Amino acid sequence: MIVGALEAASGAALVLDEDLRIVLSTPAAAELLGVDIPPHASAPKLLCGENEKRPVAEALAEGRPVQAVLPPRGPGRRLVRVRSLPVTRGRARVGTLLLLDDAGESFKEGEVLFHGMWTQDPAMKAMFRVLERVAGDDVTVLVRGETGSGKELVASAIHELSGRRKGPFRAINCAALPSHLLESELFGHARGAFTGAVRDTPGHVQLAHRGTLFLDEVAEMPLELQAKLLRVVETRTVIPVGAREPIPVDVRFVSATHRSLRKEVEAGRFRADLMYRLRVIPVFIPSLRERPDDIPLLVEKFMEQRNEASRRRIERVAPAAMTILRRYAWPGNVRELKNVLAYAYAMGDGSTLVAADLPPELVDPNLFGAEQVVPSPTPEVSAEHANPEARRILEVLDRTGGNRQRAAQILGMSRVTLWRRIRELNLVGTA
Ligand SMILES: Nc1ncnc2c1ncn2[C@@H]1O[C@H](COP(=O)(O)OP(=O)(O)OP(=O)(O)O)[C@@H](O)[C@H]1O
Repeated sequence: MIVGALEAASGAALVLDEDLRIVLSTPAAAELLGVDIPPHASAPKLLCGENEKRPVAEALAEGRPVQAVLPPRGPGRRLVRVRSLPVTRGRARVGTLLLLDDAGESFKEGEVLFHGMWTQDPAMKAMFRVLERVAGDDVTVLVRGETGSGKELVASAIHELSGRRKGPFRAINCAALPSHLLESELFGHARGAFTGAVRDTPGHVQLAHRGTLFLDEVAEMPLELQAKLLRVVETRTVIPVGAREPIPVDVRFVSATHRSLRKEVEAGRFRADLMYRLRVIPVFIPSLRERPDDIPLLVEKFMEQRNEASRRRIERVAPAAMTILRRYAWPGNVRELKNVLAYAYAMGDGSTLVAADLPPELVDPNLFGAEQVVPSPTPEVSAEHANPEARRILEVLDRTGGNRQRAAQILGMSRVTLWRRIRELNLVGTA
């Protein structure tokens, strides 16, 4: 009777005891999970298998919502959303009610969704395992990856998997601001520290107290600020600009860079002592061109998302268009792929994505980035710039009539990154 009532009220549901063992299950739950539910089975194990047991078990125990990938059912796998509610008697918690529903995502063999990151690439999956291992300890992690490859997603996954998940997650791009602004953004400032400093203002370090601070593009931080950051990491205190008293902070640092920090140290642009503090655990995200099998997977997933919200519905990708997508070099990585699809949705019609729907720089064999193409001897740029990225930036800027906002979009970079690359590649004045 209770099961019938539960099913009528909530559909697919499981009731767990204090040890997260299943004491009641509705037929709809067995149907959704596609498995028999043995009495007293461990819920985390049934839902997620051995590998993902730890984070899911923790989430269930704390009554947080979780998403779990379920064991195979038929040819594919489904993502089931699991919502957990505590069952209490008086003040004591005596169990957990799990409400299950179909999240509408389907998995093929080998595909994984990890904190917003889809992949079927073995190196990416190995990286996820590293994140699971290190997230719980407070060690500093340095993420290395090209622009748009998912560095911020990795940092936020570390935060979510850690004991700090209830605290703040803050991100700051160290390349985005001039030195004095970055200093005050990071460390805060006291009233009267400079003109316009009308009140004490905490910086990101303080605002991330009991949480995680993500320092994106950390290699771009000026040397004098590196010294100050080192002090914060070593002493766990921060002194805002213009202040005297150190303020204790409890922050976990996750940093990211697209460069080799070691090389930056060798070149004298980065402090060795800070590098050793920040890269206790180095994590590498492979670029999209190093994992070409992720291209069709991501195209499919982004199409599923866009189909929900767009005027156009794309059901399939024409083989010629997929060949172009697979061969392209993706300097802006996953972000660029997302932008290319946004372009295709906006510019084309019909249920098949065809080559003509793709931005010209992907399709035109004279443009850069497409791997199959030996850069053509067109403009002077090719002679002048041996670097393919430089040529590509110039070409895209040329096409956008010098509009850096639009060029950055096409390249899948933020405007700040584009600025920085223009500077680094000595294109100032040319671009
Ligand atoms: N594996 C993935 N699956 C789905 N979406 C992804 C994946 N990797 C990245 N993305 C998406 O791509 C975009 C760029 O990701 P993110 O901002 O994490 O990259 P980044 O490396 O931090 O970029 P930047 O170098 O500009 O700081 C985001 O919209 C993110 O959601």
